Amino acid sequence: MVLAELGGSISRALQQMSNATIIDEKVLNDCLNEITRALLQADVQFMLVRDMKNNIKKIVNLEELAAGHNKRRIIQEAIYNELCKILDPGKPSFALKKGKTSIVMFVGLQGSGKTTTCTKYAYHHQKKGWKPALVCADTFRAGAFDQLKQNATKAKIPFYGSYTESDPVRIAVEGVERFKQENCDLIIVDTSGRHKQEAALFEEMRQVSEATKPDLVIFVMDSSIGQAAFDQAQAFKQSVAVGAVIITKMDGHAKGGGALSAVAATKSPIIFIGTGEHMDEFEVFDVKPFVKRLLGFGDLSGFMDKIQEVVPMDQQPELLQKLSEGNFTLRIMYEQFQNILKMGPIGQVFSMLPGFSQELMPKGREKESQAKIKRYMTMMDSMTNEELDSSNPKLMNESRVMRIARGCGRPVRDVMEMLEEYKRLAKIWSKMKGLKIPKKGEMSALSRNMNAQHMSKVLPPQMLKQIGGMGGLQSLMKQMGSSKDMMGMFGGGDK
Ligand SMILES: Nc1nc2c(ncn2[C@@H]2O[C@H](COP(=O)(O)OP(=O)(O)OP(=O)(O)O)[C@@H](O)[C@H]2O)c(=O)[nH]1
Repeated sequence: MVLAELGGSISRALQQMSNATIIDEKVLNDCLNEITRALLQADVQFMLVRDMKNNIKKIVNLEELAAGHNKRRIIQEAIYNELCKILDPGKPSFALKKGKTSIVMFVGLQGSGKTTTCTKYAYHHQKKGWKPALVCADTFRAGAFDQLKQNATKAKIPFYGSYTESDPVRIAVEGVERFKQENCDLIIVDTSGRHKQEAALFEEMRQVSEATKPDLVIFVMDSSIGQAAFDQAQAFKQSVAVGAVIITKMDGHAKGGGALSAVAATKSPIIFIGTGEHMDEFEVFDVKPFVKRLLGFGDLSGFMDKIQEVVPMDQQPELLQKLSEGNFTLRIMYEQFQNILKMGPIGQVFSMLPGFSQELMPKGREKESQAKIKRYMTMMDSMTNEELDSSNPKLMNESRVMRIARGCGRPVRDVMEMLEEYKRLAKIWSKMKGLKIPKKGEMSALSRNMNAQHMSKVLPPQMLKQIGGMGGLQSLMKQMGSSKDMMGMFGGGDK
């Protein structure tokens, strides 16, 4: 995953600081140097990194901090806040209204994933009850219209384009007019990809914008763009009124810091990230949960939201009820595997919980992991109802394991491996035990209902240690006033 290395380096730097007996100037400087080095290596723009470091040093004045202050927490908080600041331009993007026609124009470099992202964006809104439509104003790349047409057809989204007309402005205007008449409330205009140096193409982009008067211009940027990102983003911003950014290919292995710097250049928020080639590999982007995940703090609110996305509506209350009772059976695992295979990205779901994604689904090996899941499901098909509905690991004795292996035609060792995986998952999901079940549509409120006991279960153990175990956690919650603030810092709460 993009930025995985950066996240790892920052978490390590924080960990090293936490291991120090006394937090003095040297420990703080070492930690900050480590973090700035990691950010620069990840291609984050130099000036942003420098400012961030200076700001943290201004906030964390060790001499002025009286004894008794939790210096570690103050430093961590400052780092967290500064990272959020880099990614948060301070104003939200234009809010589109369902039912009222909005025109959204997509711009970006050639090959950034613009056309794919247009469809993902349309599909995302369609699932939420919008009536989107796609207009292909990319007359520059042969095949662009075919690509859009194919994607749109697959997603059952109306589209407009032309094989013969070479004027993108004309196509854009005609397409927008047609879909206005058809009462579409989200008209998406895809434009040709271009480079900063291509003045004529920039001019064309400006003309399309003038003619269609978009409510929102979205700049699509490939996460692997590196140091050139800042300048490129600025060039786009100077030509059209970029109002939001989408970063694509976050599933790759790029360093990613360049793309993040682009946010500062456009002064516009990232609204989505692309996490794969498929239509549903697309996530709403929220700064705070993102930075928390980057710092290894986990993101429970995101996890709950993912459950909402991945698990069909009618199964959600039942699943949460079972999880809250600590009943993670093989049948639940089977059903979740089924949902995940239908929806795709299991890694996304589990990366929301601290420390799990690596074990379950190593990055870059999603295909293998999917095959493994299918294999596990075949084995589970040979299980009895009693076995599937039990959460007692002792039930699975040798003769049952042998019978299952025979039934599915796989070696005993494979069945054992599957049961080990189940035990590991059961342990993870058991962290949900005792959580209050939210009412329908109040999933994110779950995190608000947490007390210190619950929170101690979802925090990564090393973090719990850092803040002084249960006692430290309780006093920290008291200090911060409410559990909501705490969750804001560590992973839950409102976004
Ligand atoms: N892995 C991955 N691939 C992506 C993602 N988004 C787009 N792609 C792929 O990136 C390639 C380029 O995407 P396009 O949508 O054709 O790019 P474009 O920006 O429209 O290209 P131009 O029309 O030439 O400007 C395609 O192979 C897409 O499948 C993503 O989030 N992850």
